[in-house]
Amino acid sequence: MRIYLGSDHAGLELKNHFAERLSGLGYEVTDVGPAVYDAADDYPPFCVETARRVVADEGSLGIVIGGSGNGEQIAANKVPGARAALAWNEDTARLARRHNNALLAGIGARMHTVEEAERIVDAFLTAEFEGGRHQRRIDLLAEYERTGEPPALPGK
Ligand SMILES: O=C(CO)[C@H](O)[C@H](O)COP(=O)(O)O
Repeated sequence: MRIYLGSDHAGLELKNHFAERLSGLGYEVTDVGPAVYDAADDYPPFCVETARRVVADEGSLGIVIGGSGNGEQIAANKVPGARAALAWNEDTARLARRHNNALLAGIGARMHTVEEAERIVDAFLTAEFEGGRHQRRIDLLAEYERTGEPPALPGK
């Protein structure tokens, strides 16, 4: 499986850790950057580019890493077609794939030990989308993104 990784300065070290670890596990890893630490490296360029690569490469997944993972996930979600979820424990990581068919996980490097982050990322990468009613919900959002027409409220 192809994995794209991106971060800001706060996520750089953990991103580099995952580049090595996931390659070692047999994933085909593309590191979108940054390459070296610079406190001026903000998350939008790296996370948007990571999400663009994932959307353009069907079947791939992405991990965007910052201090909290919040801004990184928000940035990734600005890319049309991207679905990024903040994965803050193993359950939310797994559900991001099973229920949301998330293409990217946002991870907070300042929120976890390296071992915790590994378990979260492993849960994300190994879970599978369940389809069914979850696909219907994803389709509603995709249609909103495509047309600008908000999904109709159920007439109750
Ligand atoms: O998590 C983040 C965005 O959601 C950033 O990594 C965080 O805001 C960076 O903070 P600082 O500039 O103080 O290192």
